[in-house]
Amino acid sequence: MSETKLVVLGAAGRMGRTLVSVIQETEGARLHAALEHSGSPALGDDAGTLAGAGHLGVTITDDVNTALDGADGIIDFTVPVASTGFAALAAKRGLVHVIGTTGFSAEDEADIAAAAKSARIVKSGNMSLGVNLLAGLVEKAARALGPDAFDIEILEMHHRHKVDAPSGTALLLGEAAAKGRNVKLADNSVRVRDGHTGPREAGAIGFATLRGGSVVGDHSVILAGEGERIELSHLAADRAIFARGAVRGALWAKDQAPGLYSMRDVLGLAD
Ligand SMILES: NC(=O)C1=CN([C@@H]2O[C@H](COP(=O)(O)OP(=O)(O)OC[C@H]3O[C@@H](n4cnc5c(N)ncnc54)[C@H](OP(=O)(O)O)[C@@H]3O)[C@@H](O)[C@H]2O)C=CC1
Ligand SMILES: O=C(O)C1=N[C@H](C(=O)O)C[C@H](O)C1
Repeated sequence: MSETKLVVLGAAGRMGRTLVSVIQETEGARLHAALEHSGSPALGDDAGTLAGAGHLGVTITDDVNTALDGADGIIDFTVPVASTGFAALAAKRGLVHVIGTTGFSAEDEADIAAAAKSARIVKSGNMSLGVNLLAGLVEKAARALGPDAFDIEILEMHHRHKVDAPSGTALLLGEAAAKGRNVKLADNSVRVRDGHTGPREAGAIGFATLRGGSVVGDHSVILAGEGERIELSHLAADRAIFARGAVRGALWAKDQAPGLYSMRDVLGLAD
């Protein structure tokens, strides 16, 4: 079987460097190219050396066309403006595009859905097996408990460098809770509380965000009733869990028809 040739976008970032290492360790996958934006101080560096994976002979470049020539897929943990642009490029070239980036606007989401008519896109706010399993448990719990007796609050903590809030994972878990309750998250979420807020709105799905230190990613879904509370949590200790999921997604998507897929599709956890 031929190897799947993958391009890492944002190769000098926290996730980009982890991906370079994980691709190196994954049978059936090969690092084809490593991209960064023009002006990145990492241009010209060896992607493997930067990642601590040893010299790989793959130089970090901003030459997009050369990088994508001959590639099977792009793995992208960057920023929304880069991911929407690369989704359009993946569509043009019929490539797999794995999107781990978070913090998209509704317009960005629409652009990605449009690109998925021609590209095979796997997109998830969290690529780990644990969080995707947790989402199924949250959906079940929300369905079983209903909106009246139990309130749902989602608490997340990440490292001090994270730029978007709530996290993509918190929103993914909120969507799962809303699905369990058969409501739309957008109509029921409370993303910020400050000052004299009044009592909690019935049926709300609340979000709380903590930032600090080097925390990789902690999430808890709290179902709070009268006199009892259930907490469903996931704690990420190593970014490799996200990178392994993303590479698995890329290998899986290679054999799929164009479309927009989630990690729950990749892992066979979708209903
Ligand atoms: N879905 C999931 O499982 C996970 C998602 N994430 C998400 O992934 C994203 C990246 O996270 P993280 O690695 O921590 O962030 P980093 O800031 O460490 O990495 C992002 C990298 O992308 C680079 N970049 C910025 N713009 C472009 C561009 N136009 N083209 C190519 N590269 C570009 C940045 O360069 P520079 O620094 O020079 O600007 C940086 O090297 C975030 O949205 C985060 O929430 C993170 C972990 C797991
Ligand atoms: O920025 C991060 O680091 C992470 N981002 C993702 C998110 O927004 O949920 C996934 C993970 O929690 C780490």
